Amino acid sequence: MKILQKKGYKVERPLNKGSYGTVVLAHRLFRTNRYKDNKYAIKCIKKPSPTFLDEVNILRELSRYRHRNIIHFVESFEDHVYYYVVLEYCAFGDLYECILNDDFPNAKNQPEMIKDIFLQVIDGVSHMHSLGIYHRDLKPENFLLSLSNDGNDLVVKISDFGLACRDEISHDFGTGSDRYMAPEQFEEVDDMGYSPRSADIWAIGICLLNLIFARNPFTYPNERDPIFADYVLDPMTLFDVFPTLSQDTYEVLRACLCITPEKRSLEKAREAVIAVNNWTTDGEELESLVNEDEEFCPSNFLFDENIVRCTQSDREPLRTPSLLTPAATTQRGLLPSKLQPLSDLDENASVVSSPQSPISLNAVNTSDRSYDSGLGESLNNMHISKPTAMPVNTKRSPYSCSAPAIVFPNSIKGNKDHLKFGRSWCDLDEEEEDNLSFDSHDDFGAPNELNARDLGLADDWNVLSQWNDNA
Ligand SMILES: Nc1ncnc2c1ncn2[C@@H]1O[C@H](COP(=O)(O)OP(=O)(O)OP(=O)(O)O)[C@@H](O)[C@H]1O
Repeated sequence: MKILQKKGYKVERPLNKGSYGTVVLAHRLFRTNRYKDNKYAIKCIKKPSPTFLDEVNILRELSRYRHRNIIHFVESFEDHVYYYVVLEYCAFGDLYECILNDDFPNAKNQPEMIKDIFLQVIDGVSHMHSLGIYHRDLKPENFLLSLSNDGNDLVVKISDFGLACRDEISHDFGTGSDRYMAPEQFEEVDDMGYSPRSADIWAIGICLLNLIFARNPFTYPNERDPIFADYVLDPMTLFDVFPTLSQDTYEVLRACLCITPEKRSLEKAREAVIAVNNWTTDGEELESLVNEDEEFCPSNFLFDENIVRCTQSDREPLRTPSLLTPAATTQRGLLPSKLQPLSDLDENASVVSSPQSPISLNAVNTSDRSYDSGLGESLNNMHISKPTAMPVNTKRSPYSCSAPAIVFPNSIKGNKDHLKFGRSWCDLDEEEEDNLSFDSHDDFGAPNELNARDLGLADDWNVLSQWNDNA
């Protein structure tokens, strides 16, 4: 605990909590010129951690070939309880929170902003891939937001390399976050493994839909999710799920969300993004009304204090989850073993509706259904019986409207112990939240108004309070 002080850092406040650690904001007691405001984010990972060494090695390499869209690594050290990873601090939090807080002027009014953000995402991912590094857990929570040195631009930084790998082919099925996993990454369909490179491209396609619609298309990429099942049969069903999806956006998705992994392409995605005029169809009407003076300007967004909120930990799902159905608890072996690569988003592929999959046979007209991709309400709407094999936690998720949540495991037991799951939105269950108790400690810099439920950080924060005791 004294190690932070010894290394010259003073903790100011907790920033957020992920599956593997708590992240705190700290400043250096002796100033360096490295970062102008002398602030750092320190990720504190409780020991033992199977991913720490890999994460730090990958961060080191990425920092050697520094790229503006990848988080910069400063140093790492450890004591007997924690590993500490010191990173550049991103003052504008993560993309998840910005989407959730509606911090961005929405897609229809500000197409240039979405374009700018998504092109930065593509740049960061391309750079990482050019170094043979694959992230495997790309999601809005892992895109941090910062300011350019001149203070004029919003800069996206890819972070959290805890599940990253260098394998061209991976056999770590189920690694990542369900809603962002590519179908071939979600579960083993053959012994060929999957390409983490292609899986990353799938994930950013989902992130794009998050950015535009603040919703997830699929609960998980398996035909047990009826929306995904329909998508496999005919990708144009996305127009039913997102009725205002523009053709321009669909062109970008064609490059990212192909069922056949080899057909996904960052380059094609980039070209399609550059060509986008409108992300949604309702933007078309508004376009003529938008005054030229009101065109997208990052600094307008950045310095409006009413709009920008920094990192918070009271995460809620972008979509309204009806039933959380984690991959690890859906008895992978019972799931349909092979996805039929019926209708990739490929120019050559037929988009003519194919016969419906068994799971969607009883589905009502897709245009009538809820946009929620969860299996709760939407299943009720569709008269599809809920799978009984799934273990259900009858406690309500703090974020769910009506459906019970399922406890989400961080890893899979048995011979899949090595598999790692990043938790995504709304995966924190009520019990965990209730267990948090927290006292604010203004004697070491934490504002009084912080509380456990707001922060979701209690246990670690209580420990953190001791770290500065000797400061
Ligand atoms: N450098 C940083 N600057 C500002 N905030 C940060 C920084 N690094 C992390 N955070 C905040 O902490 C959160 C958790 O960090 P991170 O994703 O690295 O942890 P994790 O335990 O690996 O999480 P998970 O695997 O669940 O995504 C981020 O979503 C972000 O809100």
